[in-house]
Amino acid sequence: MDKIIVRGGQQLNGNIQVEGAKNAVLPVIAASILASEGKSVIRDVPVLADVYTINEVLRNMNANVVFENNTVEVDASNQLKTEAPFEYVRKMRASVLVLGPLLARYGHANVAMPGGCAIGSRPIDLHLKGFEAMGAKVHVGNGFVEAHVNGRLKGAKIYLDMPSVGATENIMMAAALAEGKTILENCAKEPEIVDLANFLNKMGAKVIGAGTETIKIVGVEKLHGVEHAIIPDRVEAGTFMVAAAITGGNVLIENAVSEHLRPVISKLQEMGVTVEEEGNGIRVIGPERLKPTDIKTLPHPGFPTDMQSQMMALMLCAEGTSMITETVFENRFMHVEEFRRMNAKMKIEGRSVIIEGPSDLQGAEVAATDLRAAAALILAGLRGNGFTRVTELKHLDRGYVDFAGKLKALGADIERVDENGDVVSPFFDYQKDRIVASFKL
Ligand SMILES: CC(=O)N[C@H]1[C@@H](OP(=O)(O)OP(=O)(O)OC[C@H]2O[C@@H](n3ccc(=O)[nH]c3=O)[C@H](O)[C@@H]2O)O[C@H](CO)[C@@H](O)[C@@H]1O
Ligand SMILES: C=C(OP(=O)(O)O)C(=O)O
Repeated sequence: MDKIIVRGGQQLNGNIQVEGAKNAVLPVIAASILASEGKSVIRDVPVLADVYTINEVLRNMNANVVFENNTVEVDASNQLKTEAPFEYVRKMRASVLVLGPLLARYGHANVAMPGGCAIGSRPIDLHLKGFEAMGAKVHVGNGFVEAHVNGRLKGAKIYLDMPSVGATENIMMAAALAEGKTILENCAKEPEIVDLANFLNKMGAKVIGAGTETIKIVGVEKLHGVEHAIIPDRVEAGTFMVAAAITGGNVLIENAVSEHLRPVISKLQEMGVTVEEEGNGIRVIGPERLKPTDIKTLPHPGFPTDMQSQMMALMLCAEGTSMITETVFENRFMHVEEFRRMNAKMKIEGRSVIIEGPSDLQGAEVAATDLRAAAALILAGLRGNGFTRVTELKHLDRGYVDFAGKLKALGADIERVDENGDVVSPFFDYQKDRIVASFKL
């Protein structure tokens, strides 16, 4: 298994380009199967294990999918199978996003239940309640959720108990082909929801209000393939902002959209980091001394849970006591134990972590517990004394394109090595084998 070896102490300087957003491209690729005619051409697609997985889900349904040069082309105009087996859903929960499109187009879907994961139990009850409100019969059994409807789904008024990103997306896609109008209230407002709505509208859908808490969708009879470019990844951008800050560096993060990053920018500024808009990017300059702060994760436009562990790494270096409260996922503190191996001083109290900074971070062997934890441990390693070795990179490869390579280009002392100790690059392995290193299907 690959590991990333990082030696702390180097300042990061230079420019990096943000990739297309993982959390935008996955629902967009899922939505492409709504098109019964024409091909969708999706641009600015990041080369990630998750993209590979969603492509395999679609291929397994008999859709024609080609992924080359950061572009995914999907032709779903033939008759598709209406199933997504456990082997894909197990690797990536976002595979459940084919439920809504399949149900809307074929009146049937049979998708493996995602189950819990390292960050929480992550049920899909809100997705299913939405489909039921639109007239579907839903049966959960033998590890699968099977949904069917006679004729078309019917537009409905649906109130989400909480603003779930996945439920908003799944219901929005289903409603696009339903009969009549759907009003979705208390929905998620993330930029990725807006990107999906834009894609659907280009396909011929009628979606109004994405990005606000009420979305109205007037169902149409059919949708067609279109061209679309994915929005920049705000979490990748935020992660590199922390990388610049934690090393006292000076990095221009090109393509980053400051409007999508308001809560992250505001917390970095509170900690004494200089953040300036420059051209079509954001320049981040780390201070000599970081100040402590408090963060509470919330649905957008609150502070994103996907930046929680990276900010925790930064708070470890601040001079004073910081606190993080995680309100979105009930178990997203698995990385705390790993930080402790690096001599971090912190304690968990219920849904909060109290961080006593500055910790005298020491290099250590640590294991990534989830995708963002992987990045956070590497960030801490950039600051730690000596060598940090991060294992379980299958998590990292789900959401970061060549993370070690990009940090190295900014001046980090970092390598990714395989089990023989040979230096590897996940990008080139992908080109050669159609896999991302350490992620073999
Ligand atoms: C592929 C993708 O876009 N993933 C993102 C998406 O995940 P995902 O769409 O899974 O996250 P949700 O917004 O649905 O989950 C938020 C909260 O709602 C709960 N919930 C959700 C659905 C449901 O039916 N019932 C229920 O109780 C979840 O357990 C969680 O506590 O949004 C999360 C919250 O911003 C991000 O961390 C993930 O990176
Ligand atoms: C939790 C995340 O993703 P997913 O919902 O795909 O697990 C993430 O991107 O941090």
